Amino acid sequence: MANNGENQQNQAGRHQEVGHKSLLQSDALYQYILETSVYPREPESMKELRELTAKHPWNIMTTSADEGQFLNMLLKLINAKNTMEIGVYTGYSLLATALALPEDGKILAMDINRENYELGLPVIQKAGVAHKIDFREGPALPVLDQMIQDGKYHGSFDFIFVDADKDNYLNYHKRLIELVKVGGVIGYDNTLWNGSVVAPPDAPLRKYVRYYRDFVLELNKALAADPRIEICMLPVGDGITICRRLN
Ligand SMILES: C[S@@+](CC[C@H](N)C(=O)[O-])C[C@H]1O[C@@H](n2cnc3c(N)ncnc32)[C@H](O)[C@@H]1O
Repeated sequence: MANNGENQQNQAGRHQEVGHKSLLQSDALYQYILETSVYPREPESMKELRELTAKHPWNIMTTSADEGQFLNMLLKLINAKNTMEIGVYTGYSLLATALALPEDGKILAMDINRENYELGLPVIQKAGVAHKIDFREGPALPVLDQMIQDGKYHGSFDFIFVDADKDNYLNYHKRLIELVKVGGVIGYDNTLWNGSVVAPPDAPLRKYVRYYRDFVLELNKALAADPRIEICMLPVGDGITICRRLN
C-alpha cells in the first residue's frame, strides 16, 4: 500500500493528466455533468461568450460553465441585487451574475485589464444586461479602501465574487467582510488551486501554481478560523469557498 505522501503525489499527478480544470478526477464524469445539466440549460449569450473566450490565449483563466451555472443559481437563491466582482477577464462569471440579477440589480466589476472585458462586452450588451455593470479598470484594493473610507458602503453588498490575484485574497477579505451585508455572501474562487493544496512540497507544479499555492493555503486556514463567517468549500471548478457573514 502506498504511504500518504505517495498517495498525495499520485493524486496530484493524476489530476494533471485529465483534460479539464475541474477537480473531478474523471473526464467522463465531468463531461457527463456538462452535457447533461450545464450545456442544455446554458443561456445562448453565455455559450457565445464561452466560445469567444475559448479562442483567447489566456482562456485557462475563464470561469467554467458548471461554475457559471452554480453562481447564477446561488445569486437567484439569495435574491442578490447589489453585487461586486473582482477579476472579470472576458466576463463569463460577470454575465452569469448579470443574468441572475433583477433589472435594477448592480455589479461593481473590477479588473486591471479593460481590453479583455471589452472583448466580451458586445455579448453582454446583446444580452441586454450591460446597464447593470459598473466596470472599473485598475487594481481592486484601492477601490475597496476608498469605499471603506467613504463609510456609506458598509454592509451594502449581497454578494461578492473574488476571482483575481490570489496573493491579495486575505487583503480583500479584511475589507470585504465590512462591505458585505450581514447574511450576505462572499465567494472566493480557486481555493483548491489545481488540486495543489494537497501536493507534497516537491511535487512538479507549474511555476505560477507553486507561487500562489502558499497564499491559497493561508487563505483557507484563515477562512476556516474566522468566527465572523460560516463557510462551505465546494469542489466546483477549481474550488470555490462560499462565506456567509454572521455579524
Ligand atoms: C481568473 S481571471 C477572472 C476570470 C473571470 N471571473 C471569468 O469568469 O472569466 C483573473 C482576473 O483578475 C484580474 N486581476 C489580477 N490582479 C487584479 C487586481 N489587483 N485587481 C483587479 N483585477 C485583477 C486579471 O486581470 C484577470 O482578468
